[in-house]
Amino acid sequence: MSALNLIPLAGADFKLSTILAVLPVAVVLTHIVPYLADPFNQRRVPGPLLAKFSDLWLGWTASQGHRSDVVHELHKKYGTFVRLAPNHVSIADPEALQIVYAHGNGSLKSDFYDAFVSIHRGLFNTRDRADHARKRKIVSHIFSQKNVMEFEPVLRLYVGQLLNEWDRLYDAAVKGESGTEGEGGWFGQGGRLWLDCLPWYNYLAFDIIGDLAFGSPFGMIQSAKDSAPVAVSQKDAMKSYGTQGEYEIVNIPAVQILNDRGEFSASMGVLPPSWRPYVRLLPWYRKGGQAVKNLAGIAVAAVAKRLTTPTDRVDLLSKLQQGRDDEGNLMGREELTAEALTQLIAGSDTTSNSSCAITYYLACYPRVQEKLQKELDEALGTEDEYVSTFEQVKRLPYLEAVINEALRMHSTSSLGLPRIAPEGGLTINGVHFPKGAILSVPTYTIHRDQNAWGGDSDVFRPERWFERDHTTMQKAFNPFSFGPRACVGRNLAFMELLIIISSILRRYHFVLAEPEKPLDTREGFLRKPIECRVGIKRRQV
Ligand code: HEM
Repeated sequence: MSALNLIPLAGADFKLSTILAVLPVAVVLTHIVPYLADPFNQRRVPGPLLAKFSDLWLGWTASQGHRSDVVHELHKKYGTFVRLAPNHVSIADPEALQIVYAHGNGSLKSDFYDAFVSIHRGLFNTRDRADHARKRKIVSHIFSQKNVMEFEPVLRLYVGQLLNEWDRLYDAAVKGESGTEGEGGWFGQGGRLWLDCLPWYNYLAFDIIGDLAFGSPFGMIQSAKDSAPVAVSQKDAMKSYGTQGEYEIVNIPAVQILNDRGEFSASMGVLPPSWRPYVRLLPWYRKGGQAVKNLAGIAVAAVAKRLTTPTDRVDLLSKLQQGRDDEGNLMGREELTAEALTQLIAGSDTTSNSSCAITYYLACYPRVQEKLQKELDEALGTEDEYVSTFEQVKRLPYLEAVINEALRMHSTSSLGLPRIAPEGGLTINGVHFPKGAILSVPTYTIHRDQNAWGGDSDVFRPERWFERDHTTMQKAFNPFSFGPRACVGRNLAFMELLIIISSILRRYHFVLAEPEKPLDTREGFLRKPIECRVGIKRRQV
């Protein structure tokens, strides 16, 4: 072998030996020293061994799609406090909700939320207190109960479209026809229409929020297809005030992209910021990164379209366009696009996953379903109009208990939302966590707390909402979170659920295709059902 050949080899040996020598030092400095120094007073908190030294444990767990279930099991094993990462403690105590998320406690969202940013920070991923307060002031006004009432006709329009589609499929199914996967893989048997209701709820939620946030629906219900227009070049679309022809549009599967994005961001966000640029290069994460970009492209295209064709429609986008901060300033183009995107993301599959879970529990518990249908029949009488109005259903106690109970059992926001302890730290259950400690309260586990919900907290039983102490339950009921970062769209979300569930349950009777099967889920940022196959029969009202 020539001397020339030997040089690179020697170089390679040198690099390898240097790496082997440096690696243990790096591991000690980055993992062992912080553990021993224990700046956040977490060393005594029990948890998986790897989680005490490295963020890898939580990164891996989050990427597997069952984080809340895993954390729940850890709380059963270790008790109230569980260490999920070197600086992250999960606290399974309803009282902790009021401390970690409360108004005025000074805690902020952690750098977990940086992994959700695209285009520009939106209300959801803005971490700075002053920036958030400014945005929240503009946006919360839009979601006041009075304003939300203006959106009711839009909700009812698309619920009506969904019922028309299911009626059409039902009539075809009883004649022995069948359909495609996009239509929920439907077929007829035993006088019922059998289908996966999840894609239909997704189409419904996307059409509603597409119409409200962007001024036109995606047309998913009527095409029975997961498809939304996206700007190929966001730069061109952002610049454009002309017609759509000035930038290229393609259609992408928005529901799928939103799932990919949620899983990507939720597992990227638990890794240290310095690792993220490298982890992004791994194939699975690369796909997620593309999903973040594509999703932003939907908002870019939709806002560009709206700005080129001004309208006097009243919708979320027109309200955002008119919203002014304390100095009287309107939002700029990028901020407006980011807020419209935030509403698309926050207001779409949250509602569809919740509607799907409620349907699952009603199909699973025929007694509850029949009791609800009796309440609806009595309240709505023999009205011809088969899409309920908000006025008709806003005070039906059993309907509300059913929705609350299903949101308790299947809170689409299940994982503990991470917050940074403020100046002076926080003390929970006698344990002090100093400034900078990352704390979260796992909604999935809190929603199964036996002190709050009773010994049968694992069972779906709406009657508990009439039997137990309301204050205790409300303190432990966290589907929309608490405090300054609680869901700003809650009024709209609840109105949607009331109208969707009352209209659908009044018109159809549901059974599960596989009665013993639990609702299969996969969790990214949200805990989402994977499918929900039901048999539907039209009721005679
Ligand atoms: C059943 C439906 C819904 C559920 C369960 C839900 C739940 C939540 C939760 C738990 C949060 C807190 C997230 C965090 O702190 O990381 C949140 C925030 C938010 N939600 Fe909802 N949501 C729903 C529907 C909606 C709708 C329909 C909209 C608007 C169209 C919306 C807009 C938002 C926004 C903008 C935030 C961020 C608020 C902030 O940080 O100030 N949500 N939601």
